Amino acid sequence: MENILEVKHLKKIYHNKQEEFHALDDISFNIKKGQVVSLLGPNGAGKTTIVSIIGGYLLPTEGQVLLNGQNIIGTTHHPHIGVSFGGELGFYHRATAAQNLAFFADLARVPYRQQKTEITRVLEIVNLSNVAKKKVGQFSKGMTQRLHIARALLGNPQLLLLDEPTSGLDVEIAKSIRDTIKNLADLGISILLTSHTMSEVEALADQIILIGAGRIFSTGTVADIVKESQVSHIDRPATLEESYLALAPELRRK
Ligand SMILES: Nc1ncnc2c1ncn2[C@@H]1O[C@H](COP(=O)(O)OP(=O)(O)OP(=O)(O)O)[C@@H](O)[C@H]1O
Repeated sequence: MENILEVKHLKKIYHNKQEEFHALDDISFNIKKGQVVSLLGPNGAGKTTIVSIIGGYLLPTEGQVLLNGQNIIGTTHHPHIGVSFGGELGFYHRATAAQNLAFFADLARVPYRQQKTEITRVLEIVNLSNVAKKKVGQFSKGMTQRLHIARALLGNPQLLLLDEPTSGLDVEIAKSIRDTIKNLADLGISILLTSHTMSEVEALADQIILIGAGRIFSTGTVADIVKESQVSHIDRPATLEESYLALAPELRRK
């Protein structure tokens, strides 16, 4: 299967006043069509920095990001990538969900004549059709999170970047968002996901990229990571959480 995304030798140094901070060093990985790849690592490992570079919000110090074989670093708009950082911010609270999406459809360069159909399509995918005319200020956290995903889907991108999509949500709503993500992958959309919820990564990820201190520690399926951790039980395989906890000390910045 062909790679939708190729990330090659990314390096990021943040400069603050006189100080340099090496946030990423030699990060390389690929994502294929319909694949869910999860970036997993402790706070400060560099996950959001990677997502921000791929999404075009941040320039790397070195390295390339290829989308369908074309380098997209330095280009201002990537119509084939949808990004959701989630959270409470990012929408006009006094406008309705549909009005908000109309604004973002313009930014995603959805032609004006197709916007109504496109907004209906994305609201349907995330199960918000019935609240299209409700003001976003009245949305619950779960609804707002769904709207973030709807926004990222405008323009039918091939790749979605989802930064902690279920953070702060109750288990039931988190599960429904996970189901939505699974459905999107089944539709052939590739997904790069960051999450601190091990059960979520376990349920969704085809590939896990374990990151520590700005470097890739290992890449593989859940089973590969479990094997690498060498955690073993007599009666059952180790969970991803148990394996991650065993590997975590090695992932921290020294
Ligand atoms: N603008 C900046 N200037 C300096 N350092 C930064 C800047 N942004 C991020 N960093 C540092 O880069 C490192 C990686 O940050 P990043 O947000 O990518 O980590 P993360 O893996 O997403 O963490 P978390 O799980 O907490 O979201 C951190 O040590 C962070 O403090």
